[in-house]
Amino acid sequence: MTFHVTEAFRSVTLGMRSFEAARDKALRLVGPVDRSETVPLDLALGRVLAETVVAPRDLPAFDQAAMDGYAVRLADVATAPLRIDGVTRAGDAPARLAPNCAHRIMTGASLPAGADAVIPYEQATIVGEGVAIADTPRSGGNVRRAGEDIARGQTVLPKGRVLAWPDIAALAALGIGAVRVVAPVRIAVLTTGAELRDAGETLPMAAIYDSNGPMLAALLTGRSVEVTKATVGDDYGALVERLAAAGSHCDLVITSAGMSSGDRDLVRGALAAAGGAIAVSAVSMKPGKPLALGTIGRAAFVGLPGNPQAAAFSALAFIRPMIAALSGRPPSAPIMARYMFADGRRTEKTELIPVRLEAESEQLVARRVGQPGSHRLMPLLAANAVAIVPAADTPLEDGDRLEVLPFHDPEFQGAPPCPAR
Ligand SMILES: Nc1nc2c(c(=O)[nH]1)N[C@H]1C(S)=C(S)[C@@H](COP(=O)(O)OP(=O)(O)OC[C@H]3O[C@@H](n4cnc5c(N)ncnc54)[C@H](O)[C@@H]3O)O[C@H]1N2
Ligand code: MOO
Repeated sequence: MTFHVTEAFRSVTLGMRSFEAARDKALRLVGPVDRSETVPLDLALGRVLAETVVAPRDLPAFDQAAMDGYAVRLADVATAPLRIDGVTRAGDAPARLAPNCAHRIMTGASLPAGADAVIPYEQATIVGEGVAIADTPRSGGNVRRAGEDIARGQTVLPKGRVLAWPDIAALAALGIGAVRVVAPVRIAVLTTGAELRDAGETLPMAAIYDSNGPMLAALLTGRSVEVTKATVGDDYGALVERLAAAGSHCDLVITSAGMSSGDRDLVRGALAAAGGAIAVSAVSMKPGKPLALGTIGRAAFVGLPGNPQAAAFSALAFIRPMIAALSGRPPSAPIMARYMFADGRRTEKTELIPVRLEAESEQLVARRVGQPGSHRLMPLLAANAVAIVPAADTPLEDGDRLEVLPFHDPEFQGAPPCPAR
């Protein structure tokens, strides 16, 4: 029996793009999803705002005391001691300050009408039924004015903001109990390969446990992302069906393996049969050369090579930025680090290298970790980032700066908490 390098694979490598051109193209395949939903504040953390939030009221909502003490009228202070005409605690209805009086007041309580400063207890002395004040206060002293923090009508949070804990605090303070956020980006991960078994299944000789499926689901999931995953084996018909179905209801369809020139590398053909199209058929990078980008139905398509490092690094470099764009987030600025593993080699392709990123002398330093080989998982356990070493005619030197992609990204960590019961 004779085997041939197929014409199909020749065309794959002919359509190869540079790493940079492929990254640009990946972002041009996606746009913000046009679905949104309203969620209660306790489920809003990490979600992306679908509309700008404008303050519906002033914060503080009313003039109030900033200290426990006495509310006074400045003009009256010289006539001290002042009679105490009452008390207002936080939550009490606003009072009115009687002439030549002081009014006991607690922090956060409404300032009585007519008062223009608050004297802390420490600066006042009780004299009989009244209170004497040592120094003349300044107008507005120890008073929080209505709207001084946030004014009604002011833009508080812009559309596209990823809601963090301070945002939740501001929304809650403004009495906003629910927000409109971008609906989760829907992602399908289809792992292909006859050799794959799930953990818990018995493993026949030459079979392997699927690690790319669980890895990609963990690497790509986030509060604004819904990942569904399925293993398709090497059944061409099933793959065509799954691709078409995922393309009709997802925003992004990702396959793992089956991208190269092996006898059972079915993904490219199945994508075409399902009505999809390839826009980038290979990328000049290592690992991950057989990566493909395209479209299927209404979704963008990414075909990841099967080797675990090729799949992981391509997901970090291409898919996470695509998800950010799909969820309406502005692109994040590149993170640069000092390269500390120069080996004098010229890099013909962009190389993606597992590194340990550490802050040293106020700068980030990246050091290579682990043995070479894109099938290995141990280097990923030791690393916390991947370094992008660009193709270059002259080798990089230790201390040169290059882009790194940290593994940990707060936008990609787990599902939202369960709502309170
Ligand atoms: N003649 C050539 N052979 C290969 C080339 C090439 O250019 N010419 N490229 C190599 C590169 S680079 C890579 S990467 C792989 C990519 O191949 P595929 O995308 O077709 O993936 P497979 O061959 O199906 O699998 C590769 C490797 O990964 C393992 N794998 C697959 N799925 C999973 C999974 N879900 N979990 C864990 N491991 C998985 C699979 O068993 C293989 O060991 O091709 C090279 N060959
Ligand atoms: O992408 Mo492959 O992992 O270079 O072997």
